[in-house]
Amino acid sequence: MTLPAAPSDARGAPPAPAAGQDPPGPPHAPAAAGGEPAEPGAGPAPENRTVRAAVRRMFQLTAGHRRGLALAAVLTLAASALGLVQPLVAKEFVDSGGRGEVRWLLLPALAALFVTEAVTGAGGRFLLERTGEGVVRGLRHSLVARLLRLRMKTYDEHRAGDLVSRVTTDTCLLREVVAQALVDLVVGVLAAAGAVALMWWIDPLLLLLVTLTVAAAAAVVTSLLSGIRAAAERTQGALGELAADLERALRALPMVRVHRAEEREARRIGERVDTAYGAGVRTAKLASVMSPAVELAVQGSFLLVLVIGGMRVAADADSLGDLVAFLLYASYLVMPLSSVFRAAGLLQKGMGAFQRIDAALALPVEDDRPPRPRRTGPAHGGTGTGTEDRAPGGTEHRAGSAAEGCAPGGATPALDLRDVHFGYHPGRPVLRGLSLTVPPRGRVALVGRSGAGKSTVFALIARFRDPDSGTLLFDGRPAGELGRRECRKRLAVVGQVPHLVHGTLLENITYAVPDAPPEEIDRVVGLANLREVADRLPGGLHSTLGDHGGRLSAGEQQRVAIARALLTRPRLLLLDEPTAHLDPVNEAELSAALDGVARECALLVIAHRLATVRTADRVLLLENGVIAANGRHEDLLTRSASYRRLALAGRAEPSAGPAAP
Ligand SMILES: Nc1ncnc2c1ncn2[C@@H]1O[C@H](COP(=O)(O)OP(=O)(O)OP(=O)(O)O)[C@@H](O)[C@H]1O
Repeated sequence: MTLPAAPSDARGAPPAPAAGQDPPGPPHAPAAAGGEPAEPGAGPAPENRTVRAAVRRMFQLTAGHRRGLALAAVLTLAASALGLVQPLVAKEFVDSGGRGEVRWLLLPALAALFVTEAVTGAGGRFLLERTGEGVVRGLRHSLVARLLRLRMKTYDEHRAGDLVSRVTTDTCLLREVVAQALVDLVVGVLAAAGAVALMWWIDPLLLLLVTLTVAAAAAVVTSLLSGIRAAAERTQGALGELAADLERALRALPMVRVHRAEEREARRIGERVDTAYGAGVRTAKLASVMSPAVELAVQGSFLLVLVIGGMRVAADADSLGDLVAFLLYASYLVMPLSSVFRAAGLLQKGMGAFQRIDAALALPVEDDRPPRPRRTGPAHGGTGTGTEDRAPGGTEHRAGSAAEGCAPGGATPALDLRDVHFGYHPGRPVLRGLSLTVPPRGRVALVGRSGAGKSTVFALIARFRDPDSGTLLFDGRPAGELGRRECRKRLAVVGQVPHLVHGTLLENITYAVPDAPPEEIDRVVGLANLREVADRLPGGLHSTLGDHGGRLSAGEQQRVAIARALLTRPRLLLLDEPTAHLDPVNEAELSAALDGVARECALLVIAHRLATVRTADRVLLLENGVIAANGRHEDLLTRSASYRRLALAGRAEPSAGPAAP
């Protein structure tokens, strides 16, 4: 197993909101907004899939932008009103001509109305579009903040590429929807309502005819909406899988190449492309049925108005001006109505994307709330000095005071694990009552067979995972009392994977302490033997390393990770076989440097190599989920049959063969 990102990596990140609280941004999924995260894998509650529900959801998203939205609505309303007055002016102009007294002044008035309508409409549209951008910006902030703070086990359950696509692809679609659909809906509904009112005023009979044809189109559109939404959900899902599969292949590219699996990977990714294509085509099919339905309704209503209206003008029931005005209103109805129908389709598409965003926002984050002060009294022993660490499994353990946590030498141990039980899956324990102590100075080596649970112990110490029961004490203080960030502040981890990030060598070294003084940087560069590496690179410390530090050798990457960890001057340094990728010269030099470090802080080292266990002050043998033996290397060789077997199997004895990977 490899450890996830070292906690020292996380320290350079911008301050995250307190656990259990939502990051800044608009309100979103109820599960997220409620503060208490939903259970892993939980998505949003099943919801109403109607257009009304979609509009309500989109409207909830606009919280914080409502003032701009109101102003936009006023401007849009004004623009619609100005548009609706124009046919009345045109009618008056035509009727005045019919009466033989042409009112020419109405023409410049008409032009002025048109220009004002255009300017007001543009202002309203801009404000609405800005609201769309603002909503999506808030969602992206929320998503990024949440995705960086999920519980570690949640990352095991989701694919990184898919999560990334929710921040990129899904929000892109949502931006289009919020900006476009919201604009179209507001403008369309207001303009259509105004046109309908005036058409009612001019001729209710003609309006009834128009309403019947539009209603027929609306029925067709409504029947297509759920299909559009389902297809859009499939498209977004396939795009997420596509991103995840591509990431999988690119990350393991040397392995893919060497196994000549490019075609197989391309086929696999191609299947996602095809699924997205199929779903996209289905959406297009449904949308293409929608457009003619709307056009037919519009053209049909025009024809009906022309025929019936013409007959009514001939019968003197309406004036020619009435018919012109009605036809203009009918044409004004066309655009807003098709906008409304298009917006309804877009909204359904957007809801597909929003479902995925919503589900990501509901993923559970790491809980780092400081524990509520507990009343202590006779029922709790009556001393009032103890603190309790409630394990997630629900078992309470009395955590010792600093005095109770004393190392044999009398000093408070840097780390104390007591009766820790843990399993990744229920009923499959990895640790079964493990207890160990790491004194504040010196080296402790943790050894055990592959799969014994050494990295799991590190994951618990780094607070990536919570024990099912048992207690962790840092400097004598229970982990539950300190909170995750406080625990992590005390330690640094160098895992099997060095976790270099895209950026310069200097940025990687100073990741945890970006404002480290030059002499401190110089100290760790020297300790980790990186001077020669920096001198060789064209830009020295300012040279850019590729993704995952790809421009450095594995040993160099490991030394960068060690320098980064040392820069934090941790109280507890966790190292997973720090010399695994080093040549003998570098190994000896680093080992000497670590001797110096061990005089200042506690070192807990997962050891596979003889050199590492030999230099340890104490070796702990992890077996069957507990520390089965504990002592110096030489003692254990004579005292513990299991340790001897392990050493002879080549994991800790030079004569037994090559070092373990
Ligand atoms: N994320 C995980 N989900 C489920 N099981 C896991 C996970 N990580 C590790 N395990 C299991 O937990 C057990 C202990 O794994 P761990 O990586 O801690 O062993 P290890 O002693 O560090 O092994 P190695 O020396 O090979 O690195 C193994 O059986 C492993 O399969």
